Amino acid sequence: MSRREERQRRIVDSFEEFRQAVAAALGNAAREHRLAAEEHARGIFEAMLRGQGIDRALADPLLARAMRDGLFDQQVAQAMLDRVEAFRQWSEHGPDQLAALVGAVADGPASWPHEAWLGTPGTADGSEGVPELWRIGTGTVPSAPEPRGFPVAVPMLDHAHLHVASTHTSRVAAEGMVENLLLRVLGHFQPGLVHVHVWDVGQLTGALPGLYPLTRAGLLTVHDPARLHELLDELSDHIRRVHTGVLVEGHQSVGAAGGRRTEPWRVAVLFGNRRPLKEEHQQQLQRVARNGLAAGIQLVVVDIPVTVNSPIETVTVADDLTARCTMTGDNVVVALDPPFPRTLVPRACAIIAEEREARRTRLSTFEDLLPDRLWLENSSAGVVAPVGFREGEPVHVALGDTSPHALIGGPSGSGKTNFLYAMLGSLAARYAPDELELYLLDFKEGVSFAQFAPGRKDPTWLPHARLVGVNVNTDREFGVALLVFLADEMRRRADAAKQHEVTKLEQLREEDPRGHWPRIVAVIDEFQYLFAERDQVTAQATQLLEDVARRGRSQGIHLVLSSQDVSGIEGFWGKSAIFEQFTVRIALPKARRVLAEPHNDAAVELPRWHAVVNHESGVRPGNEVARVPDATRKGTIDALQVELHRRRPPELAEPILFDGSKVPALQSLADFRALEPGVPAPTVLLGQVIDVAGSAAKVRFARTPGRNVAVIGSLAGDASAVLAGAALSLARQHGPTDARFTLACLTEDARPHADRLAKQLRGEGHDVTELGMEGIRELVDTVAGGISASMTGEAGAPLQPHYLVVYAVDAAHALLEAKNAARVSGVDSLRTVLRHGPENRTHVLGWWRGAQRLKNSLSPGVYDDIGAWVAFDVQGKELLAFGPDQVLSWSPRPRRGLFFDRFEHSRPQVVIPFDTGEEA
Ligand SMILES: Nc1ncnc2c1ncn2[C@@H]1O[C@H](COP(=O)(O)OP(=O)(O)OP(=O)(O)O)[C@@H](O)[C@H]1O
Repeated sequence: MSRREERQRRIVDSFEEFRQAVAAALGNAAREHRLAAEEHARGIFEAMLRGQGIDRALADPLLARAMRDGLFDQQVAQAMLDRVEAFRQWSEHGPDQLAALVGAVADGPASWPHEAWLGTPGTADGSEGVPELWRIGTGTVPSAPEPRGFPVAVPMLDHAHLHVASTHTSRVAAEGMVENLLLRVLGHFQPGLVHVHVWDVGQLTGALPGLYPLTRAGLLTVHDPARLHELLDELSDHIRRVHTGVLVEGHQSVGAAGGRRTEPWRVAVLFGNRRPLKEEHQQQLQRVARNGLAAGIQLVVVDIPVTVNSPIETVTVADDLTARCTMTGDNVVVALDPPFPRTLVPRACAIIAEEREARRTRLSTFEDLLPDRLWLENSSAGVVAPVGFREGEPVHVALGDTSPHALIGGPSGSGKTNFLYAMLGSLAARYAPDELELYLLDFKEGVSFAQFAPGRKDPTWLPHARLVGVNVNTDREFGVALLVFLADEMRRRADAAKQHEVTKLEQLREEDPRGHWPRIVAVIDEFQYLFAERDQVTAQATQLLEDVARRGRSQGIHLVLSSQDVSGIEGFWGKSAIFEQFTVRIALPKARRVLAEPHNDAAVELPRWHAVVNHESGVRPGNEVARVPDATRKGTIDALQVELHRRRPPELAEPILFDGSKVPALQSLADFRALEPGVPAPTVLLGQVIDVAGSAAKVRFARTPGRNVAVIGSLAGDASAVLAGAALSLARQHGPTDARFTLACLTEDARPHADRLAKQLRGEGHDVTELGMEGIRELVDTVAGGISASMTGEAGAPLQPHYLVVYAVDAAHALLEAKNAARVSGVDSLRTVLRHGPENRTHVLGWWRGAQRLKNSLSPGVYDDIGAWVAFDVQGKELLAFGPDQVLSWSPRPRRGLFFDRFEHSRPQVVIPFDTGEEA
């Protein structure tokens, strides 16, 4: 081999070596690269797998092919394991839990298959709550390892509006779903509680044809495509009316008002074409959406782009007819229930319509006003109760912070009393006595409220009644007494509220849950009597009424005033501050001025036994016409009272009864029973004052000047009743023989009264001396002598209490004028007794038959030895010498006296003399 060849071979070898070395290096790099690429691919694959979810990845053809070559087996296996683990909890319990949940909150037609209910009218009235969800189909979670179906239901009615979005292809399915939902709602509730409105931008008829039979019962209204604004206006009006009427303050929604649904739901279904509404409609729709749910208005908006500021559930129906909804989120696919069978739907709607018609035309009775279960309502925010029916639907009266007081008007015989019975019965059945108290006053002659107090024939009484005043007639002071009581209670409540740093009754009840803070409803029938005269009583009544009307609202004190003719009540209308507070107006047929005339003359045309109920101060849009059931007939309110009486808490006291036609019995009076011996200054009871507690007119016989009592007037019966009441009450405070009673009867017509009193006193064991005209001079001289002796210290022991009861003192005047040997007249002696007796425990209880005659017995111009008096048939001006200016307005009336005690009173009081009973 030549050297050249040798060199060449070495070069070749070297190159070969080099090539091999390069090849080896390259091969290594390629392998490394391949391995890195594979690793990278697995990473990416896993990211895709986890990102998309294994279920989708498995369905993805590209990824499926990649998986086939085994490169990613490990990742697939791990993802599968992870998925099983992640879904284990859900797979084991999820679908069952969801099914149970839907079953619990969507009972009955809200979720059951149609076979179970479609074609049977609903029975729910809302009092047991409202289903929270309504079924639309079956959901699955496709990403679950073994997808299992579960019911999918959406919120409706009070909870959320519904927005449905569909495509051209899926619109029919969406309509089917809406129809199913409406049928579920209609089928759940009593016919009449759900009204459906349909508006379709594209067509006058067509949408929801299966529901058309509802139209004839007024339960379905199909609106003109060109008149969306009318529908929206109607809904807005309705919201406003509900807010002023049914929703008393504090109730956030008709639903929260409790009990049977007071207002039907209105479901408005709007079908669009995926184009936005006109701006003005859009805004109006938003307003309805915002305020509608609380007023029972539900929007179902199909294929209209909306943005609303209120709870709304969205269901999107895709081209493949599957749906997704807000409730379940993106991961749940809903297979919508098929539409209910075409043949059954119209029939079911016809049945609902017939049932509704039957309810509407049925004459509602008093029993229909009553709830299924008594005493379940809470009065914190107000009281609401149906008083009648409009086309089978109840019409309510609400008293609360926003509608504090009611004014009822209707001529005689128009049914006011009946209306009051219906209202009181309806309220009393709903609210327990610790939620609602009633103060009932009837100025009319007759007995309209008497039945609520225990009576001789019927011992039951209405447990809510705390005070019943009947036959009040001319005792207008009793009306004032009630208003004074309410004003005091109002202040007591305001003070308690202040202490708890709140302003309203509702808040006070929250802060002081153990306190007794019922709402008070005070009813005054024929209240115009309160303002019957231009006098002190009217002035006081006006001022008190204004106070209670203005400030009672926040303290839960509500007035219900009724009258035959409110138009003539000057004191009422003259004071706008009063009647403005009476926002609830109830007009019976032909009532004048109760509603805001002349624009609201609804009462003129009102048929018999109907009433206009208006919560908007009587303006026309607030009118609701109701037929009022007969609540006066036997077996109505009386039967309810028996039942309520049976349920009353055992500790509840009977109502106080004030019966203007009755004479109060001394012996049964609490103030009389409370008297007992041993008190230093005994109390004299002169009669019953006209107040809420039924208390006695009292004078205390302290040992101070002026503590004598005069009765002024010509009638022996009235005067004797006062003297007897006084003497018997004194007798009760002395042990036998501790006090002396001298009865001097100076006129024959008082004799039987005096004799009877003497017997009664003796029956109690007292020392009684009786005398007539023949003994009077000696009596006054002796008593005066004894008093003088005691005062000058001539007599030893202090004098024993001595009561001189003198009938017709003035009859002895001529006789007493004669002077004796010491040139002292009997009149002088009498004056000594009157002047100095009381300090020495000698008190005169005398009857004078006229004011001037009384003056004759006293020192001229000095009348204060008579510190207390009761006057009967004496004009006010004659009494001016003995009392304040207010006596001027006194006009005498039968069996009523005017009482004044200059020690105790700034103004006189009216008293009713006692029935002091038979002799013992
Ligand atoms: N809704 C009604 N259904 C049937 N009867 C009724 C109804 N309302 C009232 N009545 C009857 O009409 C009569 C008069 O009714 P009510 O006493 O309530 O009238 P009023 O306006 O209070 O009259 P007054 O002021 O003269 O007492 C009563 O016999 C009553 O039974």
